[in-house]
Amino acid sequence: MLEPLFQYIDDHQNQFVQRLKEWVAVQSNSGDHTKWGEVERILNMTAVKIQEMGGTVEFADVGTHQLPSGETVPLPPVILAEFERDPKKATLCIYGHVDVQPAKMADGWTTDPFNLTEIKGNLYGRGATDNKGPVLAWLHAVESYQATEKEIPVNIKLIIEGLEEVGSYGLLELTRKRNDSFFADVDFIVISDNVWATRSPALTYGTRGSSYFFVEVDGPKLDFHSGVYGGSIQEPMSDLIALLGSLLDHTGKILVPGVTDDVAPLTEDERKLYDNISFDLEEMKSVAGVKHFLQDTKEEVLMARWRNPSLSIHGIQGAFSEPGTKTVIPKQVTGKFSIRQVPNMDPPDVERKVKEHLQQVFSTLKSPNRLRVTATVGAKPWVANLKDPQYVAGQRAVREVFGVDPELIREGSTIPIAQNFQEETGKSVMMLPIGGHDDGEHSQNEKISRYNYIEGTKLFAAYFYELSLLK
Ligand SMILES: CC(C)C[C@H](NC(=O)CN)C(=O)O
Repeated sequence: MLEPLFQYIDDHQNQFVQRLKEWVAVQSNSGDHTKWGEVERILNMTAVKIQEMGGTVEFADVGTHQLPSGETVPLPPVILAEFERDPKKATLCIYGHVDVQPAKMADGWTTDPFNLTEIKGNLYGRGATDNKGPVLAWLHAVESYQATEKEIPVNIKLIIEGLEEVGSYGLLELTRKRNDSFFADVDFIVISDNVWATRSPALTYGTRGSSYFFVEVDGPKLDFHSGVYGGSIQEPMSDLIALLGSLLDHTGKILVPGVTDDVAPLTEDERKLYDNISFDLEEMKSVAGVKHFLQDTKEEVLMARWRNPSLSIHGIQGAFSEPGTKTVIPKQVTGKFSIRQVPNMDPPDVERKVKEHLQQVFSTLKSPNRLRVTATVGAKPWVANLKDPQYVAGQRAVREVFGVDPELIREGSTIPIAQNFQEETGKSVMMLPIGGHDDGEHSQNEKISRYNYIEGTKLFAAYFYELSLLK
C-alpha cells in the first residue's frame, strides 16, 4: 500500500527541497512585531499551497496584542484548513508554525540563514527544522496520496500559525471559541515541532512550559560619559547585573524562592523510561562543544533537559554590544530571561514568585533607579498519556519507515499550545518529530538533513495509514 507513496516522495525530493528553499527565504521572524508582514506573507504562501491541493482555508482572526511597551498591535491570523471530509474516517488535526527565530550572518552563520543551502546532505537555513520543513513534510505526505491517486485514509485538518516562537498569542482563545466547531470532529491532534533526542527516531510524550521575563531598569535621563558620571551615580546596568545574578547559581540551581517547590517527584515507571534512550554523553558533549555538562550521567542530563525546570538569561537590551569600545553608562537596560517549567509548576504562580523576588533584591540595592518586571509568555508544560492509541500508530509508522522502534522521549523546549489543546479540547495529542538531534533549532547553522526531511515525509504518509487502522 505505502510503496507507491514512498516512491513518489523519493522521486519528488528535489521539488520538496526547492519548496523549502522558497519558504526559508521568507524572513518570518515573529520576535519582532515590525516584521509581522513577513509572517503574514509566509501564512499566505502556506494557504495558497493548501488551496492548490484542494483544501479549504480560513484565516481566523485572533485579535490584538499588547506589547511590553504598552502599544497594542493586530495579530497575524491563524490558518484553519481542511481537506475533503468523509464522516466514516477518523480525523487528524495537524498543528505547525511558519514563523522563525531571528537569524543573521553576523551571529556566526556559515551560510546565509535565509538562503537554504545544501552541504553534505544537510539543508541549512532558519526554519529548516523549526518548523517550516516539518509543515511542508505534512503537506507533501498529503500530496503523495493525491498524486498516486490513493485515498487519504484519514480526514486531515490543519492549524498553522505564525506566532509560535513568541508564545502563540491568541491561539488559546481561538481553540476555546472553536472547540464546538473546528475541533468537534477531531479525533487526534499531532504536532511535529521538535527533534529526536539521539540518532534514533522518536515519539515525544512531554514538553516543558516557559515563562519569559523582561527586567527593565531605568535610570538617568541620557547615556552619560563614564569619565564624567562614573562613580557618582548608581548605574542601571550594575543594578540589572545584581538582579540577574540573583536568579541562579553556577550549578544551574534556580534561586528564586519557592519556584521549584511544585516539581512532580520522579516515579519508578518514569525513571525506567530513561534506561532505553541511546543518548551518548560523549557525542552530545561534542555536538555542544563543551567539556562537561552540569550533570554526570546520561539519565541526569536527560532529566535536566526534560523533567526539571531551568532558567536561562538570554540578553540585555540597551547595553553596548558592538565591536570596539564605547565609554558610556547606558541610561536604561532590559534584561531578558526565561524559566522552562515542568509538571506541576504553574506559569502564573512562577510569575508572581519571580516578580516578588526581583522586587525584594532590588530593595536591597537602595537604588534611585526604576524597576519594571513584565512577563510575556506563560506556556504550560505538557505530558501525554503513553497508552493513547496514537502512540501505537506512531510506533508502527516509525517501524515501517525506519525499521526500528521509536525511542519514547520528552522535549526540553516548549510548544505553547500543546497542553492547551489537550486541556481545552480533551483530544489526544502526540508529537511525531522528524528533525535530527543535531539540527540546532534556534542556533547558528540550523538545518534539517535531506534524509530526515524526505524519510520524515514518508513517516507522515505511513502515519496517516496506521492511524486509519486503529480500532
Ligand atoms: C515559548 C517559546 C518561545 C517557544 C519555543 N518553541 C520552540 O522552539 C518549538 N520548536 C521555545 O523556545 O521552546
